[in-house]
Amino acid sequence: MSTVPSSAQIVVLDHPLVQHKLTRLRQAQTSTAGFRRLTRELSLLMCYEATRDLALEPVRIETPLEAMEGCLLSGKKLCFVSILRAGNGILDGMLDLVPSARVGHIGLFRDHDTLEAIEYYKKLPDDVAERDCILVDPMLATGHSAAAAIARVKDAGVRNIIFVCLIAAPEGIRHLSETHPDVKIVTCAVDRGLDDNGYIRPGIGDAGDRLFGTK
Ligand SMILES: O=P(O)(O)OC[C@H]1O[C@H](OP(=O)(O)OP(=O)(O)O)[C@H](O)[C@@H]1O
Ligand SMILES: O=c1cc[nH]c(=O)[nH]1
Ligand SMILES: [Mg+2]
Repeated sequence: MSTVPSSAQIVVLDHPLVQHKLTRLRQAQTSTAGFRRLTRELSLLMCYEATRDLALEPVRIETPLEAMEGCLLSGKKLCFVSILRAGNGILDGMLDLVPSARVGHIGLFRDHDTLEAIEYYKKLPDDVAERDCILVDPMLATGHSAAAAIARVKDAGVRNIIFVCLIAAPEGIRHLSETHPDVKIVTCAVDRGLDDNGYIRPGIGDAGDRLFGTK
């Protein structure tokens, strides 16, 4: 069984609400509508954690009663990058929390035989190099898709990257921490490992198919 390297930068959300919703999401009988709703809710909670270190700046404001020094997010804006297609299920909840974020898309699918990531689309904001990026995809399995998407974002000049997923396999965490040791992973669970077809066990099955009802 693959283990998680101790050097991996990983945050696992052990909050009871997260674990409850994740268990509902895993259940085979959860409907497409339920799966979407739970993914959106979990994404909001993951976004809360992934944005924990955003920079703040002091600002003088007036409450109805007196002046005070508050704090607002500093000018540097965020970019979310969705790894198509299942990443779009996560994107919705992230945008609920940070509606002003810019959005990039990278289209990747896994070759079913080799499990390598094949790119078919890429569109990032022109000024992405000036932004912090949060990459989103429900599943970190072999880690090939996440590593390829992160490489694309780094090619565009981005320095600060966080990867957010619902479920990570130890194999994927290992691959990401070897290829991109600077990237923090935020996830709701680290599962047992991959099966012979590269699916995460116990997992949630095929996230894209369950989100979009394609199987
Ligand atoms: O870590 P990996 O082994 O690369 O696997 C994870 C990838 O597999 C799934 O996408 P899939 O290729 O099924 O495409 P889809 O989102 O279009 O369903 C998932 O959404 C990840 O992108
Ligand atoms: O378990 C897995 C692995 C890759 N992609 C998925 O959607 N699910
Ligand atoms: Mg899929």
